[in-house]
Amino acid sequence: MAVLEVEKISKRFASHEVVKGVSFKVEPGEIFAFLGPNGAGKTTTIKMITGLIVPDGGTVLIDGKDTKSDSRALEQLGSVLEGNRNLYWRLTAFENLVYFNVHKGTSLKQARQVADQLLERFGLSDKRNTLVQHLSRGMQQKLSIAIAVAHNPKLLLLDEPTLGLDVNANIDVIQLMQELRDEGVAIVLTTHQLDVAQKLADRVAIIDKGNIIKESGKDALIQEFIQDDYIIELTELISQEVADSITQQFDAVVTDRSIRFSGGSAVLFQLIEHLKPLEIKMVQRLELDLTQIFLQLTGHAIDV
Ligand SMILES: Nc1ncnc2c1ncn2[C@@H]1O[C@H](COP(=O)(O)OP(=O)(O)OP(=O)(O)O)[C@@H](O)[C@H]1O
Repeated sequence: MAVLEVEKISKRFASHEVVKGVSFKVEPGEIFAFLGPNGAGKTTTIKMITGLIVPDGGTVLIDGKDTKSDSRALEQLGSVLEGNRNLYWRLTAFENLVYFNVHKGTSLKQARQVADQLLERFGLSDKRNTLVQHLSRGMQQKLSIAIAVAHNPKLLLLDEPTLGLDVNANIDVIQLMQELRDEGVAIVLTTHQLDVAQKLADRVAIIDKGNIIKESGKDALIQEFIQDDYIIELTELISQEVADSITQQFDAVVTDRSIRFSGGSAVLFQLIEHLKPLEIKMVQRLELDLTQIFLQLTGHAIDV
């Protein structure tokens, strides 16, 4: 059964309908990347899942329970929505973990045990008694995720989890997300960093102007956008004479040792024949990455 089922949710602010009947499902052990340009409706959708914004229409089921009518639905939810801003800056890392977990209904004794286990797991044991205001941004982000998973939720919502992190913290957070996914947690991730989505996501939804314009498995999406462009690389420099003969006969660009062309495998075999007896080092079919696919689907880059 899906951990999260969002069915036709919508939201209007004054006369502006910012989410227009959005539906998607997220299964256990799946990272679902929710992508879209600024103002597309991502945060509004995520906040409707958490109950922070009440939808005008539609339903949200978490672990089969309707968030509108069953207060237990939110028990299976952990979320980090405002980056490190949801922490108490004048409490220590340990105190934050204990406070939020007790707030979720865990006994004090158990919350203290879990806090130490999570500090260990998230590489923060040596910061146990440090005030949050003195932690680096990456440590604060890891602590926020630790707090979100302290009560073992089945669903984790992460809004821009790697934004503004340095390289090492970025790697740590990505690894933590992969571990949680492998343990069966369903993760919904919003990010403007499409390389992070490309690395992590199992499924991808692209929202634009309040509508989901594409939803697909990540690998299937990349496969769908596979092109008829190839590169042939030779072991030696291509002479001017050979380059001229290629560009006259084929729709190709020749540079040093490589030839880039479109036209699919029919042209590929003609070109290989044409190149005889030159030695071929490599033939590669070009794939679009998520950034290029996003651009094709929405007509603009993610940050504009
Ligand atoms: N409380 C509000 N009142 C009025 N309009 C709002 C409110 N919250 C969001 N909006 C508008 O709704 C639209 C969608 O905003 P939302 O924050 O959901 O987009 P987003 O996809 O998360 O964008 P970003 O990537 O910039 O965070 C925007 O036009 C925004 O100005």
